[in-house]
Amino acid sequence: MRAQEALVLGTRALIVAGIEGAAGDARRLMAHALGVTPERLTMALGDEIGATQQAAFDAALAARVAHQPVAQITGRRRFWTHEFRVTRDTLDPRPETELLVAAALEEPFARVIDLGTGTGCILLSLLAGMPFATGTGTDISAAALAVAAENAAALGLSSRVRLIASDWFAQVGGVFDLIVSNPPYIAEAEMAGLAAEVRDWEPRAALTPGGDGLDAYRALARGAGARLLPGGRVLFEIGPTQGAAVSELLAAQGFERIEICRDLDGRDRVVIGRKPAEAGGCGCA
Ligand SMILES: C[S@@+](CC[C@H](N)C(=O)[O-])C[C@H]1O[C@@H](n2cnc3c(N)ncnc32)[C@H](O)[C@@H]1O
Repeated sequence: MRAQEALVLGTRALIVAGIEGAAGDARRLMAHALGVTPERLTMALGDEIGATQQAAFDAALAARVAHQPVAQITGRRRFWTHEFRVTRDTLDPRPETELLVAAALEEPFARVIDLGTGTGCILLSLLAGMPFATGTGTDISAAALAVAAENAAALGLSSRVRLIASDWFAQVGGVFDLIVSNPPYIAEAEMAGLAAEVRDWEPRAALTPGGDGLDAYRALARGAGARLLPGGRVLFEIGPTQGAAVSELLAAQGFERIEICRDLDGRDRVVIGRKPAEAGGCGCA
């Protein structure tokens, strides 16, 4: 059978299973099974599909029918300017998180910390864009940190990266001029309503801190001032309804010039705050 025919059958199987975006997913899974990039797939579709490739495609389809996210099946996700390894131990990097990267790169920085780094997609994208900066990534998940280390090595960034297992700032030393985080922010009550791809396959610790969804911001806002140089910035990704609450948490800790950036859908997505440049002006330091 030609790969093209196998792709048609695979697409149909995903449609029947009710998978949204079946055609695009089937193409990505076929490219993965054939060992080609999605960009080169069209050229490969005219060839006969080998038994091993068909078995790989069938296994990938079965995983997708069970609602496993494509990035977990292929183990790869493109984010900002690079490809990142993704596993069941990491959040699949989301396109909206690129807004945080873009906003952070608007000003130079020398030392950045990314709390809850997961795959390292934010931290490594920032370091790739700021050649003389160094960075620290923390996570409570040792398995996620191992993936971040792999990604750092693959991007040739290991010498500029330090990875630490830590509950937010607990094990963190030193000071930074940029603090970033995309923490878990889904309220406990909203978990049941999530898509199966997220709820059943992504790490719970990456999705929710429990309760009202704001506990991670509370810990981060409390700890950020002491680890930030005067004039330094903090950027947090937020859920679309959390802008006011997270802004208040930062204001209560003495941060100033607080602003909220919207994503391409017009939804609040990133909160930015600054530690006052004058020593003693920030209640948190
Ligand atoms: C929403 S994911 C973000 C991952 C990655 N930064 C991204 O944007 O794709 C949140 C991350 O925070 C980590 N995390 C959860 N609780 C934590 C804690 N108490 N201390 C440090 N990291 C934590 C999770 O393991 C997960 O990797």
